[in-house]
Amino acid sequence: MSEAEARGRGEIWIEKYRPQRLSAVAGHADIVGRLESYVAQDDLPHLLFTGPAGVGKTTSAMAIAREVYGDDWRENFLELNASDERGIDVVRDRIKNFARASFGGYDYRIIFLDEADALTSDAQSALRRTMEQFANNTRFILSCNYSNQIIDPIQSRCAVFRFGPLDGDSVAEYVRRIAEEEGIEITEDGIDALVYAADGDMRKAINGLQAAATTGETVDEEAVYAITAAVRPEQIETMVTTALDGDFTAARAKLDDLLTEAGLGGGDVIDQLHRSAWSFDLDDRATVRLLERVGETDYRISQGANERLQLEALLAALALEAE
Ligand SMILES: Nc1ncnc2c1ncn2[C@@H]1O[C@H](COP(=O)(O)OP(=O)(O)OP(=O)(O)O)[C@@H](O)[C@H]1O
Repeated sequence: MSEAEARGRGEIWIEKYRPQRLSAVAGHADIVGRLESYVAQDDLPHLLFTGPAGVGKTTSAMAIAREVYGDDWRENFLELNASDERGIDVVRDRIKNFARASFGGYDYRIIFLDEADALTSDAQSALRRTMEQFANNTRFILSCNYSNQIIDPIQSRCAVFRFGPLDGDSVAEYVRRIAEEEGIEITEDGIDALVYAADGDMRKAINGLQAAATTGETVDEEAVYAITAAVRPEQIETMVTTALDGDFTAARAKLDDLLTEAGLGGGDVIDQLHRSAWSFDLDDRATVRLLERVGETDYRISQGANERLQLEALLAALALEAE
């Protein structure tokens, strides 16, 4: 189920279960502790949050605003997306208007700028000047996937927090709690499958749970894999070991199942190969050879090469080495 469909049904769980306070954010104990102490000391610097999607960057920024402003948080928190197609000028104008005054007599307002790494370095320089211009009455929280895409003068003005992918236990615990609150039966292998498919992304895990729960039946491994772009790691492993045994035709048929029946994209297959290679029952040398091929294939696909053809070439290379 897409987010739009979920909204159509009334509620979308990633919003319903978005933590409202910093203490409720799963994982990231060190980060949460430091952010809490900024709030407690009423001494918030500009912040730069980096890390992959769905791990709590926006959530933490909103939670800070809730803790600083209480009920007035919406009026004092501006959320902008830097990749907004209307460009940096619009972003700057909105920042200027917003920074002029606070609602409720607070010393500063918070501006949250998502996808800050989408700004060109010229736009980032302009942003830096804006940050300086309004330094007295605003705090910026910038969010991005990669901090190396952010110019040094901005990085040096911010306290930088690296949000890593969430650990499996944090995801499992959170998902289990939601299932309980929603009165959903979920099996342990269902939770494991959600954790695996989410790969550290809590948004993916929660969306997966909501989608799998729509059938009204117990959420188990099968239900999860049916709705996420992932298959059991064993299915990928069998394809690889079949190729390594020299049986290219059978390996190709298994690839076909993944792409056609399971509906995986070429990128999903590569992603799972990469994540699971070390858990396959292969000797180290075979794993290393596999990873080398996976790297090559990933690069070619990223350059626009035909996905199926490249994956078949990967299996062919493994099969040829079997001799
Ligand atoms: N650490 C977390 N603890 C609890 N829930 C989380 C956590 N991280 C993400 N979520 C859930 O996933 C949803 C999306 O998270 P969030 O908006 O914070 O992602 P993000 O890290 O800002 O990623 P993006 O850059 O893609 O927006 C939240 O609404 C919440 O339901």
